Amino acid sequence: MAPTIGSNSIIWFGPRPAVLCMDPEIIREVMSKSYVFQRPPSTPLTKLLAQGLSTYETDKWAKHRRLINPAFHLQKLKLMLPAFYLSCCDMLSKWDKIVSVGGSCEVDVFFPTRLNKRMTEIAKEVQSSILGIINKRMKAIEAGEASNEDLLRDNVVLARVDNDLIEQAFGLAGARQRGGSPSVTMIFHEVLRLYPPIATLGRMTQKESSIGKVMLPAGVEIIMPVILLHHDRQIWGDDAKDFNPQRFSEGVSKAANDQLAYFPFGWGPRICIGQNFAMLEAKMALAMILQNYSFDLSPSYTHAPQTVVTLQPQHGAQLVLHKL
Ligand code: HEM
Repeated sequence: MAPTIGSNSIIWFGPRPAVLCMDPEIIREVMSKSYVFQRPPSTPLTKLLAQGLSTYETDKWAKHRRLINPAFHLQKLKLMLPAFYLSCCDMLSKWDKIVSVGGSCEVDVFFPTRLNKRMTEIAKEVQSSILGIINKRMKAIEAGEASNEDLLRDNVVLARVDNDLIEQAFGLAGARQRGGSPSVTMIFHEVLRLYPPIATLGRMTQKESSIGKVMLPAGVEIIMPVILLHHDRQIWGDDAKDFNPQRFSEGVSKAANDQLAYFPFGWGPRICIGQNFAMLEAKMALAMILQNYSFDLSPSYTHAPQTVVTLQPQHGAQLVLHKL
């Protein structure tokens, strides 16, 4: 009989021996022991897509993570709001050129049309300027040159954008619930539950190591299918497959009968460093779009999620925009 890991897992032998792990508790164990269970070696494709922190291991990873962490603190990220704002303005002005007030038009917010290509370029420009700022500050910190003046300047800018720009300036309920309708945060949580962009996480044993009650030899891949756990009826209840943001009304920890079963950003020491960044950017973009447009799903949209590195709509995501 094949050894099982947790309640319902299997072992098979593909290109390398692998274990499918479905038990949230064991997933937590694997994800928290980041020196024992490391990322599987890069393939030419993953090398192309990811470099830096996400590809480092052990002490080199720890050093870089420690250095980069402060730049991703929520307060620091609010400094990026003006940059997000400008990139959203650029996108909206492009939309405004193809639709006038009271009119409507169809856009594909996913497929690489010319407009979307330009949006990707803008996102890259913003990202590289942000990275430039972070690198400069990291070098200054490493060289012991980050002056009080720098910190003071950060604080002055912070004071200006601190008053939760998203909620107040853009009138969106970012974190609170109003009158029983779901907050934007709850909606994003539910989207990331049903469609986690990284649908499967993987780790690999470096030497003989135990997980749960099973001993694994070196070189075994541990596959953790985030998406299957996110859709599990035993964890989320009978409406597991439905889109129901209300399940997050009392926060992430109360949404499921197992707190560890929701992990769109991973878990443990290697949890996504950009999760606040991603949520803030998405809220900002949505807030700005809703100020100018209402939108419906286009009749031409066909629901066909597929994984091409990340989970994405196979035939694009067409929306009909109505200019307010
Ligand atoms: C919705 C958007 C995002 C999702 C769903 C996501 C998801 C994830 C997940 C699941 C991991 C853990 C991978 C693993 O444990 O093997 C991860 C790691 C990481 N993410 Fe994200 N991510 C998002 C956005 C971002 C953004 C915006 C940034 C940067 C600005 C970012 C930077 C990173 C980095 C550097 C790591 C590696 C961290 C480490 O190894 O210490 N992510 N992300």
